[in-house]
Order: sequence, then C-alpha cells, then structure tokens
Amino acid sequence: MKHLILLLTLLPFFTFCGQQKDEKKEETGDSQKTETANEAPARNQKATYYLLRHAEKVRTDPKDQDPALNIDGLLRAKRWATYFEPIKIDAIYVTKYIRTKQTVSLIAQQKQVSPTRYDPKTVYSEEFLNQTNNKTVLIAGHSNTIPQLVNQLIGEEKFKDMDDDDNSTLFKVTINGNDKKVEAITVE
Ligand SMILES: O=C(O)[C@H](O)COP(=O)(O)O
Repeated sequence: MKHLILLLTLLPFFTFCGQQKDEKKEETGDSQKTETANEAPARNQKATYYLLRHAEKVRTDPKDQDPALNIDGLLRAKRWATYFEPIKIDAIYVTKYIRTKQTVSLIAQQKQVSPTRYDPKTVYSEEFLNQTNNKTVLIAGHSNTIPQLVNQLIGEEKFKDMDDDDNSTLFKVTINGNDKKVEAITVE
C-alpha cells in the first residue's frame, strides 16, 4: 500500500520528465535536418569543360607507362593549339603523364595558363567544382578516364572508354545549374 501511494505521488514527475525527453528528441531531429541541408547546398555551377585524350603516343615499348608523343601526336598537339586559339581558356588540367602535358603545352603557352596536375581517380569533387566555377576549363586525360569524367560532370553514364585509336574526340560539357549539355566533336 505504502509503495502504491509513493508511486501515485511520483507519477506526475515521471510523466513530466518523459515529455521533456520527447521534446528534446524532436529538437535534435530538427537540428540534424538543418545540418544535412547545410551540408548539401543547392549548387549553381556555371562552367564549360573541354575534355580530350592525349595525342598519339610512342608505342615502341609496351611496358613504358609514360611514353612521350610521337611525331603524329606532336602534330596533333599543334592542331589542338590552332583549334583552341579563338577559345578563352581559364584553367588547364593535366595528369602526371608526359603525354597529357605535351598535348596541351602549346595551348598553355598560348593562354599563359600554368597547367594544374590532377588525379583522374579523385578529381571530381566539391573542391574541383568550386575551383572551376565560372570558368572555361581544358582537361587532358586518357582513353579510360576522360569519358568517366564527362559522365561525372553530366551526372549520367553516357560514354564508355574511348577506342585506343581515338585521339580526335573532344568532349564539350556546358553546365548552367541543372542544365547540363554535352557534345562529342571530332577534330582532325
Ligand atoms: O593503357 C593505358 O594506360 C590506358 O588504357 C590509358 O591509355 P591512354 O593513356 O593511351 O589513353
């Protein structure tokens, strides 16, 4: 009986504490929602990306991971420079391999832009999108990395690896907020 009286006396206190806990839970829930929304702000990207594979490379040693361009490649690099002459380029990205650097080196000189080195595996990131926002960007890469980067930029699995004899495809990606366009242009 004594216990029953004690329980009845304390019941309102337990109920009050329970209510407070529920209110706290709701507050925490709301603030977590706000944090998540802040972590993923609506992006208003506006940029143009030109993506190309390096020009023709020396193939005498199949074990050589870092061959230079051959004569055809050097001539193609010259043609790329002519192609980009009338186009404003704000930033140029190259991989660690000499064939990508050689392919865009004339363009880099022409535009007075010092190429930035990137890792194709990790380049697509918030940092990259911020760095390239409001810019026209040229990216030199590889048969098995350029189409993937195009796909990441457009948010669609549209392109597969380039053929090994394809050194002439230029991808132009234009992003204006949610409007993402891509053109694959052949430049001989
Ligand atoms: O063989 C390779 O290293 C990859 O397929 C990439 O080729 P690429 O550098 O000639 O485009």
